Amino acid sequence: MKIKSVIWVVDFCILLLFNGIQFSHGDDRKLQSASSEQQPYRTAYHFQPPKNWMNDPNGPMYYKGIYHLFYQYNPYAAVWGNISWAHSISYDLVNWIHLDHALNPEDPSDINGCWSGSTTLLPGEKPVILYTGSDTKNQQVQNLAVPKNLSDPLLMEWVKSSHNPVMAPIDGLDPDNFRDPTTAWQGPDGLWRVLIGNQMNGHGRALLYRSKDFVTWSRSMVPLHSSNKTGMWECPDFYPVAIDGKYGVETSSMDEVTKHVLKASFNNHDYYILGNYTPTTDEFSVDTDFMDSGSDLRYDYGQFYASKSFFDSSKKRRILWSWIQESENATDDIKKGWSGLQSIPRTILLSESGKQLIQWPVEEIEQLRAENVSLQSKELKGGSLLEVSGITASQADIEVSFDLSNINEAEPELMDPSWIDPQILCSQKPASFRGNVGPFGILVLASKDLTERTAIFFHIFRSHDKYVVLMCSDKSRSSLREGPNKVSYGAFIDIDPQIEKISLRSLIDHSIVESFGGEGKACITARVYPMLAIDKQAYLYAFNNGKFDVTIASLNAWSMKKAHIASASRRRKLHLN
Ligand SMILES: OC[C@H]1O[C@@](CO)(OC[C@@]2(OC[C@@]3(O[C@H]4O[C@H](CO)[C@@H](O)[C@H](O)[C@H]4O)O[C@H](CO)[C@@H](O)[C@@H]3O)O[C@H](CO)[C@@H](O)[C@@H]2O)[C@@H](O)[C@@H]1O
Repeated sequence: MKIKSVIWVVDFCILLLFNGIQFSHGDDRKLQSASSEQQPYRTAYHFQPPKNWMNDPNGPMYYKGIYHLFYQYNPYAAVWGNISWAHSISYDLVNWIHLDHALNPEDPSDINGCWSGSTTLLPGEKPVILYTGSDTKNQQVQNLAVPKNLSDPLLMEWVKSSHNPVMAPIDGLDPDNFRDPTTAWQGPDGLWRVLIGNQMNGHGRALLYRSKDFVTWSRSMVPLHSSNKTGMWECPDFYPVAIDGKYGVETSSMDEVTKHVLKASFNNHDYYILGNYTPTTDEFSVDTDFMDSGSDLRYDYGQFYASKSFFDSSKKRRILWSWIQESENATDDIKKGWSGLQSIPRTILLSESGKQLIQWPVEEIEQLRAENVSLQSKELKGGSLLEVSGITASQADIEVSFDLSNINEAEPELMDPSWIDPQILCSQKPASFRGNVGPFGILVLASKDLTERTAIFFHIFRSHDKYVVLMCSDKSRSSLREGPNKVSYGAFIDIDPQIEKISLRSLIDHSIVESFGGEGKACITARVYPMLAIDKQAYLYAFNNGKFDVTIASLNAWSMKKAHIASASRRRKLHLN
């Protein structure tokens, strides 16, 4: 173990012992001793609980030197149900300790589930949770919980408010579509504001509530925003981003050099829009709206849902977490005993153009990088394949950039890129398609004979005097198994390949491939379930299936070490068992 990891473990042990908590190894040991043949899809450095169902990240925050992540969790099975708020803590967003649940469904206002919500840090560093409860009548209501002991940096115990529910679906609100409170922000009048996801007449809305004390909330007659082009908005998020693009911004910041992001989860994707928010009037004037033609801003064009961001005051950055669902069916989840991952936490900034967000894996993840392979200025002839050996290809971090000297040979395919769905284009022109400039990229989680491979690649098209860069994550050959979903994902990246290199970073972790194209301008996450390309039988290649040569300007690939993820429980509770 390296010195840093030893310090981390010792630090945590002292803190835990001090708080009367001890490690409980049962489920962790069982899963650690399970061979990779028994559990080939469990990850090494993506966050997941030891077993069972996990969905949305909830209330992430940084408190007294510790990162907290809560998440939707079923303690009894690998399918959705009995939803509780599980709770884990970390010093570095990489290594985690699972603690006892923060919230369990045991009160009238949440007896059918403690659903998604957020934390807010009130003045004096006092965290509070607002979450949706499914009550005795299966109605969605909003509840409040506060820490039992504010001097406990682990925030082990939470107390539900005797005033719950603090918001109810009255005055014509649909009780089935009233959920997922955002982190609150404070306006210039001192009142707290929070958004609740809602649907009215089939249209998505972000309801706006205001409160002086977090207990008594009144609904604004006008939602912050709504859309007649979408259904229900799950897990809304609303936060400022700096126009200079260097740092994250605290949720209540009134700084004028910001734009605001409104994110809503619907149609199985996390969509966002940008706009200007006026705190004195609570008006949000949007640059482009959800589902506007020609604009399709998504955090991720693959599997990525119900995300939540928070402001990390220690590094002045905004960090995004997201639920990455399985792409297998529930029977497979039950068989493997778990379902769901969290994405690698990503920093979010506004792009230089101000037209989109840029995401990048938090820098802390780089501490897991081990063996490295590096290539510079390597020509990839049209129709060629290059094995990249020397790292653990099933658990890797890969950065590659391409130079295109034959750009003017790009196919004059697209008349107007905004009319064409990139996902359809990726499935019509998969990695095996013989284009002009592209497809070129990498094959990950590939078997030696290439019968299994997941391709992440680019394909350049010409449209009038412009070039269009298509990024694809092609799962069509990802597994010889019949069951998993093998749909391909795609996105256009706003870069000019005449002057910029085309870059790709992919985080590979057994059954997940998180890819960042154009330095974080387009992200695509895929879940894959290879049968042959597991563990040491997984290989990595660079490829160019286009007719024209491309150059790998640089390639760096690292094996990734396993993150330390363990469980701890209150000694008191263990004695009772
Ligand atoms: O845990 C509740 C919180 O989760 C959210 C957002 O994820 O609501 C999820 C919701 O449904 C969960 C459920 O699946 C259905 O919704 C998924 C995501 O919205 C879809 O991907 C899936 O295809 C849907 O079937 O998950 C189970 C298996 O996938 C299924 O049994 C569930 O229905 O929870 C609500 C109650 O079911 C439902 O209204 C939501 O869509 C967030 O909004 C909640 O706070």
